[in-house]
Amino acid sequence: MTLESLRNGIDALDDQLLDLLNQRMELVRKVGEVKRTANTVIYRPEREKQILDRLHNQNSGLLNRSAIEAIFLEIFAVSRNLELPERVAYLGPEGSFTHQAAESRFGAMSAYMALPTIRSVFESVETGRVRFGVVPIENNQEGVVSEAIDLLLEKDLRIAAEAQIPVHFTFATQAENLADITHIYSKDIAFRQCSRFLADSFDGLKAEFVPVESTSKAAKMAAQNPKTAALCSHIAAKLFDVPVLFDNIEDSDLNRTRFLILAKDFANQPSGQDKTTLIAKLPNTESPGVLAEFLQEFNARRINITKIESRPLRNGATFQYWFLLECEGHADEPQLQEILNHHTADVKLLGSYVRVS
Ligand SMILES: C=C(O[C@@H]1C=C(C(=O)O)C=C[C@H]1O)C(=O)O
Repeated sequence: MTLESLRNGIDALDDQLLDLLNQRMELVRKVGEVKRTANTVIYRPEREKQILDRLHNQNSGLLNRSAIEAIFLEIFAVSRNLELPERVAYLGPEGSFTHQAAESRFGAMSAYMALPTIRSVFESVETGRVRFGVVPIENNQEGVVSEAIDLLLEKDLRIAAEAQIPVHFTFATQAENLADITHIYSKDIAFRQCSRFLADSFDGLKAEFVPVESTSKAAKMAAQNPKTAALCSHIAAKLFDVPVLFDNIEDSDLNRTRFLILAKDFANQPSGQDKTTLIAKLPNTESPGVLAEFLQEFNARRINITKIESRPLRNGATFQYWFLLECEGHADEPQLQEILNHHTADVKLLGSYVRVS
């Protein structure tokens, strides 16, 4: 087959895809009307998961699971915007990994707002300026983001979903030759995490490594001078129009960051693969066995606890703690309901949402 006939085949399929997508959007618009009449929420992560699982199970073509996910998450995001335009705040700057996490959930069509601090993201959701807020909560190499954890106690928000993204770095530059590069910009931690690539690629070359506040700033600087480069996120390179020379240049591909999608009022239906986040302010934590007995309630029901973090209560000059606890399962399931019913005074439910594996 000639290139031309192959491309004609692609054009014909694209026409069909466009037609099918528009037909899908007609149905989505009707779903939006039903939801408005019933006054229910637009974003239904458990329904999206059901669709992805079904498509994955019946798929026998060239697309793998993550390709199917990437395409359909974008379709879902466009659909939700058709039902009701979504405003999403995230911890900036533009091009940050949190921006990337937000886009992975809400797609390219949502209205995004980059905010300077984690607190300002919480506050913009709290005051209704945006419907959703995206903040980092932990990194699997560096540990928790304690500011975000403490704000979960301070503010009255709910967790609508989680996202996990691998922290991949991109080498972006306008230079055609590595030997022409005089400066490489990035955050100091990124230089450490890409040390092998830098040693292999720049051994004997003159490039100077310059730490800056954020990887987005690095991309912005590399956009201004063709003799410089940035180690940044892929989204930052795209945003500032700096050509990507190499992707995934980090030493280890195990580095992942987890993000929470926050909303003011939100409750997901059970999806069969959920996680629940709770705040426990147990009384008398100074007495022996208080935490152990609480945890035993989970163990007795064979509920898997996936995370427990103790944080200071900041109650005068004492050393007292509250706990952020995460477990598998949905709060509507009878076993977890029993625990919540025992603890109406000291445990607060932040949300049950689809568990990212
Ligand atoms: C269309 C719906 O609304 C949203 C969009 C979805 C979709 O595009 O399939 C699925 C779930 C919701 O997040 C729905 O709830 O079915």
